[in-house]
Amino acid sequence: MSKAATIGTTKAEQNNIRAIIGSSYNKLYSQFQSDDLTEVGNYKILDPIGEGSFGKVYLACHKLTHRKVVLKTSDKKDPNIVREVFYHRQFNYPHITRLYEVIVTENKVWMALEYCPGKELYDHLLKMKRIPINQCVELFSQICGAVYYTHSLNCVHRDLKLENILLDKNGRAKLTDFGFTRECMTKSLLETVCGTTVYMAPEITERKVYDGFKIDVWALGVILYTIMTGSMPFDEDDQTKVKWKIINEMPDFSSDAITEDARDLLTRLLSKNPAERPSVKEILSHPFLQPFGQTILQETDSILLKQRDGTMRFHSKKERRLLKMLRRSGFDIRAIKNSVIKRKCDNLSGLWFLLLDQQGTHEHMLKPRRTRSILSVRKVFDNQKPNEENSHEDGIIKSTLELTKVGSVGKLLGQQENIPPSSSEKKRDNATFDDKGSHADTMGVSSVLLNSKTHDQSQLRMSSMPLMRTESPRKNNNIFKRVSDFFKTKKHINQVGMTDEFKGSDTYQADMDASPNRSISFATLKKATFDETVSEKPKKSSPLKSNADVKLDKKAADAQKSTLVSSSAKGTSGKEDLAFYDQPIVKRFKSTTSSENSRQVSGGTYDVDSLHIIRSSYSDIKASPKLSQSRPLSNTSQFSNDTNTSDYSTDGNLTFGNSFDSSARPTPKHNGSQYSLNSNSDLNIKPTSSRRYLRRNLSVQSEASTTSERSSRTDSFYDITTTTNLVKQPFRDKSSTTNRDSVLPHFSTQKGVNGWSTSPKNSYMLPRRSSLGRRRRAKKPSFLNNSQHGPDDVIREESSSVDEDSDVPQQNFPMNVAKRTLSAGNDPVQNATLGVDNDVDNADNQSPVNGVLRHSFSFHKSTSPSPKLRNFSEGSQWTAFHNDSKSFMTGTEDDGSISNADNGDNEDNGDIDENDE
Ligand SMILES: Nc1ncnc2c1ncn2[C@@H]1O[C@H](COP(=O)(O)OP(=O)(O)OP(=O)(O)O)[C@@H](O)[C@H]1O
Repeated sequence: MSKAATIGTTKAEQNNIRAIIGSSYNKLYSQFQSDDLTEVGNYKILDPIGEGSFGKVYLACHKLTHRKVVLKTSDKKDPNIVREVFYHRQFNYPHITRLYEVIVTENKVWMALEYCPGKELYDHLLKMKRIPINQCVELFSQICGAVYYTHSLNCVHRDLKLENILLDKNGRAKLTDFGFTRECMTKSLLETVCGTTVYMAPEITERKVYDGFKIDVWALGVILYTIMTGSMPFDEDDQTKVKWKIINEMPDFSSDAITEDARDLLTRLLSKNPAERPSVKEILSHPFLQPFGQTILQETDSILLKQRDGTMRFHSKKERRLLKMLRRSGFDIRAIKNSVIKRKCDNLSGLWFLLLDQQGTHEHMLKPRRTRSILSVRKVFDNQKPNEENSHEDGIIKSTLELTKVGSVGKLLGQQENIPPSSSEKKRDNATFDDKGSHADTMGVSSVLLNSKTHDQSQLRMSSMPLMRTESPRKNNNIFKRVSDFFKTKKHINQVGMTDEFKGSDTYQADMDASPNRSISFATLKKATFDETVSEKPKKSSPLKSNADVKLDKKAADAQKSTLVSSSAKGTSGKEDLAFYDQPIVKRFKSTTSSENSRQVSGGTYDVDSLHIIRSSYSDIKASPKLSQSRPLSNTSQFSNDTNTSDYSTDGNLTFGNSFDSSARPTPKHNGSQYSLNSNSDLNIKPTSSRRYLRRNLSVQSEASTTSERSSRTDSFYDITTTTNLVKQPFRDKSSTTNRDSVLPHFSTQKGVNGWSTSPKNSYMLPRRSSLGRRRRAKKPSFLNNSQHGPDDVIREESSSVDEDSDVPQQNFPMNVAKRTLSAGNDPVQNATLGVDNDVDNADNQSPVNGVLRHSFSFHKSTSPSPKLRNFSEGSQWTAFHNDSKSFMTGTEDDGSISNADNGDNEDNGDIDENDE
């Protein structure tokens, strides 16, 4: 018997099988070869939605929960990614995008972030031209809440701008992009120049040491001004002029949009003297932000309290229920808890938070919604005296209305799934709309909820719209027909007395109750004013619609009114006012970080150029009497005389010792600068331009550049960077470590392997933001591409007890000594005491890195084979202890503390540590 016969196939069948196997094989092979990624970890990549400086941003789906997330990729070589992850994972706040998971692959770091479909506040502003005052107040309070939260944890963001504020599906603000964040506990005055020019405080622009909190407050002022007026407070085409304005000019407060209270707040926020700027707490208490400010403040305080004591973890009903479910399903609860508590951002904590989110959504979906329209209808009926005409319907209507009290509208109308009403549902149906806030997030999270009271109401109302607008979903549904008939007979209600009717209705009252100080809720504004769905939709569907339309038209009118309130006050028509903003010119800049290292070690051209030009411009400004009057030079506007001499030095240190009082108006020494030659002609600073533009601003960490590069760049801070060898960075001069505001947690590269340093201090820093469409993509320096950064480099936390502020320079401190000193990771007893997580990269760790007091991220050449994905080490929970400086300084990993050396902005970062093998 032939072989073919033994397996029962003919030759043709055999060929067929062979072809199938071949094609499957090829398919698998091509999958392996393909550059297109379809999946990363538990996430299925759906669509690219953006692009950052170091990688793309994708919309993705978590395969286990089907939750949409954003996957932000970053090149491992981007030093800011470490900083971003390091800080972002510490934050757990409703107005900060949630970082679910971090996946580290061979060359990339993938961050799974909360998806914010509302895009950036920048885009929102562009679309709207100008944001109505109520919405401004609400959004700004939320932004301030996020900043208040980070400041309370002793962290400063340093790149606050419209582009870094996203809007979630409910239009709530979410702060994101923590690439420039650092803690300010160990160093109150910072030196690193970073941010985005148009958002930069005068003290940074002048390259003075600065209080990180105060520069965030300044940026908040710029944000508030921009969203209120639709233009930026300090904006010019020329970056130098921008800087000049920031230092010398007050913004134009003549816009109609700026109310008295707003002006008062803005004046404080944009005070040239940082000491005069309020704290974020004070901002939230300002009358202009009420009632949102106080609400957010209280909620944030409550969140902070809960997070600090840590006792509330896994205690909420939702969390306990989820734990129970997971336990029943056979999950290792302890591992999940451990992962969440230690903020490991691994797949377990990712799953946990996504499930929590999912639960929230499901709860929301399962709970039947009582639509506002029905309430209004009921009100109409309630007010209706029974009469002959509809008495025959009364029975039905009555029973229907009774049903609404105990059952869901969905059930009543047969619209939704047949969900039996639960007891809680019944309760809820009996409750007023004010009870919506009770579906609190687990973390006590809801400052949102307090605000979202009105959101929910509006959403509920909106959610009812399709129902009301379209033809009866069930055409043969008696209720609709009868209700429709009823309204037909009662046309006068709609035509004549609807306004009064509406005013007397539950809907209106509930709205007013919920937002006593606002004429209109955010969601309504959003829907009615911006989407223009209400007024533009043809009124032709069910007669019931007329009710809703009247209500929404009223809302839309209110919204319109509030948008244009100031213009009418000034006697200009709203149309004109909006037309003024109709053609925003969108430009983007990059934000910058320029390390102090550059100032000390090489160059100094940064300051010199900018300040020199600013000074150069002074003669022009002086020539303009109008300007010289309108530009009071603040006390803080002091420039170094010495900078003149270092202007053209390629290696000259920039000294800030001697500053001159700008009021003395010295004549700058030009010394033949290529910049000074142009500066006079360039700087035709005009008086406050009648029209300013909204610009797209790009974050740049500008560290060093050659003159040629500098001249080729157009962005704000490229003109002010220093000269540094781009190709091979020397080890950092050990003597130059003190008095510097570092940029990263310790970020070292193994000597001799890569031949270049990732140090922001020593290396060429790439722009943080690049273009997509309107953005310019940062060109990658070739040395990065040629880097031999090995596939088996691993990121890990490393022990060190070196205090940044101690006399011993960090990089001189032998790492092996540090490791010996902190060898808790090897000691099981101590590990238990310290709550050390021994899971972290054990396979890769050649040194006892667990139980560390200080987190230092380093690239290490691992001796073990490199896995594709690696565990991501847990986040220190220092946030819980930031108030307790004693425990913070001496605490352990488990008690949430880190050493004061762990500032995430360490000078040493990126340096090649010779002792670090
Ligand atoms: N959580 C998110 N939800 C929705 N869209 C997002 C989210 N995060 C980022 N995006 C989008 O992706 C784009 C790029 O993201 P992002 O600006 O954060 O990248 P980046 O690497 O930080 O850029 P850069 O460093 O240059 O600022 C943005 O335009 C933003 O709209």
